[in-house]
Amino acid sequence: MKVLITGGAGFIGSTIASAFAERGITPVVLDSLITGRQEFTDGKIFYQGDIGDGELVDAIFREHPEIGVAVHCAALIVVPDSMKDPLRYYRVNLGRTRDFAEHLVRNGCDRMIFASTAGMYRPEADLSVTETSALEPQNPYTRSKMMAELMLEDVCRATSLRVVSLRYLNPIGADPQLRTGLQSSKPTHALGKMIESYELGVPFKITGVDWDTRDGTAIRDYIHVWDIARAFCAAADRFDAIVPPLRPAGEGSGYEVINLGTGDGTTVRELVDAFREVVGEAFVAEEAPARPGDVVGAFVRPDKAWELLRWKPEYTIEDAIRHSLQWAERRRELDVA
Ligand SMILES: O=c1ccn([C@@H]2O[C@H](COP(=O)(O)OP(=O)(O)O[C@H]3O[C@H](CO)[C@H](O)[C@H](O)[C@H]3O)[C@@H](O)[C@H]2O)c(=O)[nH]1
Repeated sequence: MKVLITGGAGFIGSTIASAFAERGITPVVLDSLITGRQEFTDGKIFYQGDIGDGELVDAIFREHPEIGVAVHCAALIVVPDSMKDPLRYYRVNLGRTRDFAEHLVRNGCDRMIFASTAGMYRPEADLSVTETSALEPQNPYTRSKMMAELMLEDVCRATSLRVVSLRYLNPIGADPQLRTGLQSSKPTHALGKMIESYELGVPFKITGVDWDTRDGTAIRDYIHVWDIARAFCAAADRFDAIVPPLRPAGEGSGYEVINLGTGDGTTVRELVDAFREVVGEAFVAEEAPARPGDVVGAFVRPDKAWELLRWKPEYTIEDAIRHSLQWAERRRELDVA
């Protein structure tokens, strides 16, 4: 079997591609390279182009009729950018997903695994989210993902397409074999800023220390990107059991949501402690005001992922930090080469 991976030259898509390849399932990568990196496709079957390009998608299915499942990662993902340019986010994340779904249906591909976000939930009082938590997306990025999911659910009800949507929060780490990782050399997320501070020998700023959490700092569900990739592979393995192809009339929509997470999350101070554990005591952090628009955050209860995918995270936060540090080094070598 082959798997078509949109956004397969990006951080998460490229890791998923490697994980499938290791299981003997050949990835076919479709990526525009607007944010993806060409090197991440080295040695893989690769098509450069847009997921909305029907002729290209038809050609891919003609040339690779063994494709049994499409993993749809291609998307714009930066929350502040989505607030500045919502039209672009809806065009790409919603409009192109509509087009891509149509191309899948036309080509008889009836399985899609959709890379989605647990950022669309309203957290419960204890800051946990489950698949039954209310949906309350707070910005155009998470709203575009939610709308794409609602649309896909409608398409599943009316066509042969079936979708498993995997929702997760903050991916960190890198491919443990360092084939791929985060593209950006200047990441603005917490771990990226920690690595930057560590390399420059300046204190890391903990932005926000007055949140209602166990230590006053914001909570996130950081999850190792290889664990995410393993979940996509598990979803492909078990796809037909999760959403059966032949459903009795009126039973099920052919659409299933599964959250991926650690079950307790990590606060910024805990992330700092883990970072120190990896690099040594000399790493210094200082308190600073919260960033504009920051939120207290949430963590994901992964019970359904265990039940349906037999999946739970295997890497620790320290592993993810170690891999991110190694990747930062490797990325510099790639840039120089
Ligand atoms: O230098 C920093 C950077 C971040 N933080 C804090 O760390 C927490 C997590 O921040 P991140 O930026 O790592 O994660 P967010 O969930 O806030 O948002 C990020 O991750 C999202 C993906 O889940 C989107 O990609 C989004 O655009 C991106 O900003 C926040 O409380 C933030 O204030 C610091 O203390 N110091």
